Amino acid sequence: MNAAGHSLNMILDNGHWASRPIELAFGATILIILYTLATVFYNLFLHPLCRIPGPPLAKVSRLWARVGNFHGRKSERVHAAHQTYGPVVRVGPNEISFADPAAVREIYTSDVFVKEESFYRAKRIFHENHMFSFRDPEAHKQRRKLLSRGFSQAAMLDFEPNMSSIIATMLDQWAAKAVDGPVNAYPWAHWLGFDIVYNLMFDENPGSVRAGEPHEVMSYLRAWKPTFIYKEFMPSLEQWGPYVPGRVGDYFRDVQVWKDYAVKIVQSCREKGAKTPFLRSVLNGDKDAFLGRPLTNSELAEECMGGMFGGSGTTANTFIYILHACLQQPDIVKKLKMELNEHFPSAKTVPDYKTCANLPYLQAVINETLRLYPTIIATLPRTARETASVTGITVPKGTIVGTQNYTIHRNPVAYPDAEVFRPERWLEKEKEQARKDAWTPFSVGSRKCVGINLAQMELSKLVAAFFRRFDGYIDPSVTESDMRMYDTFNAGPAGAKLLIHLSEERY
Ligand code: HEM
Repeated sequence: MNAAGHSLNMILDNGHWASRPIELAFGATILIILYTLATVFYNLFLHPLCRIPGPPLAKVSRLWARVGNFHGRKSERVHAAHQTYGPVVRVGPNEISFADPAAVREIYTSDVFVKEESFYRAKRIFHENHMFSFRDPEAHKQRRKLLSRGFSQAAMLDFEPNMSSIIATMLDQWAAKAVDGPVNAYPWAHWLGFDIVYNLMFDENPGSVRAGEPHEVMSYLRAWKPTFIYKEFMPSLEQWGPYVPGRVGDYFRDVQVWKDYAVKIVQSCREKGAKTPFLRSVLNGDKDAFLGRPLTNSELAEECMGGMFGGSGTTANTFIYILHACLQQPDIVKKLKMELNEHFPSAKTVPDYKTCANLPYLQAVINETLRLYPTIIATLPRTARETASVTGITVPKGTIVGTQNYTIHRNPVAYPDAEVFRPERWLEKEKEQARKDAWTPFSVGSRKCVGINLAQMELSKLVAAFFRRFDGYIDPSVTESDMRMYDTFNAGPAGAKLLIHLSEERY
């Protein structure tokens, strides 16, 4: 008998194994090796996706994508794989990425595909689902129905004066600080995004921009990102995370503090009768039709936390990329300023949204930034509930599928010279439909961004207010690697800084 057979015999033998730890370890190792080899063989040659091209490591292990995640480069990896292997690529043993814009609608507007479990379960914040993390379509539909009026266009127009006031405060601060040297726009943009979404939810300005420093909740909010990356690897950390010693546990403990804070503030809004549409209806007893009852403070707190995260970093990072892209191209700034000067006589008044929404060049700049620097950059994974077809490719039941904005937004048919930041392309008639199909920064279908009205209003007013008031240039110390989109689902500049020198317009 060979060594492996001997060891296996030992394992199955009648109890002698307990006194033979070396043989036991050897036998277990052999079993693991055999299992791994069998899995690799199956994934490469027998799996239903075995004919779909892709990097060999991706075909046999999810590690290929997850290592990319750890380095903030998953979307770059997937994009490179598309360039090598074509429009349909196997990016995990059971996962396909599509590069064709037609796949976006086929996947994200179909009832056949639901949010993928391990990815979205990890996005629960603290022990509850929220609008973003729900997988059950009916539970999600009813939650979204309950909350979406808080993000409607009418609600946003009601909220606009508060938004203008926060924007004006930030730009006043920048004007004052600019005399001492460059302003680091990055943290300010994040404070502003946070203050706006917090104000919208809780009817109270948390004052980060006024104080020129982050509100305490922002540090808890930052802690959530590492927790969801860890939870994707090890889902049980959702329960055990807060008890883990050291830095990893600190992240989970911070999220717990954040949840306690959010529950308290929801309770206090309930007591004082918050006026904003986001909380008013839910606190007045409107029911979640799926649950058949109003939301508890804990459920509502989780929704607010999801909104704080989804609504602050996204707009902030987009604004940073707008500044970075435009301030390097004086021609773009010149055209933008011409349009703004024509419509807004005062340099210091924050422009109104209705006018901004109809300014073609301003909107072209924003669209082009969301295209080339999509803050939700990576695959939004979905699982097929039954066997289906995407762009003519058969997708067996249980397969994970997705598209990523990084690739869709670089589609060579819709966007010739896709790597070039060129707002003018949005003003051209040629390829209009192709551009429309290949521009999905907010996703599409029933799970598309619920905060789109807020995001568009915030970006329009902020960009208009900034360029109407300031001239500027980027400090030479800011490098391309500082600005690399570091992709951990919500992508932002790797260097977390953007130093700009500012001078004010007189009128
Ligand atoms: C530039 C800004 C923004 C971009 C590019 C963006 C993008 C997206 C995308 C692509 C999704 C779909 C994610 C998925 O399917 O996994 C999404 C969902 C969502 N976004 Fe945004 N977002 C932005 C701003 C906001 C704002 C301001 C809020 C407001 C609080 C917000 C709240 C949400 C929520 C709650 C969802 C989940 C919707 C659902 O599943 O029904 N987002 N967003």
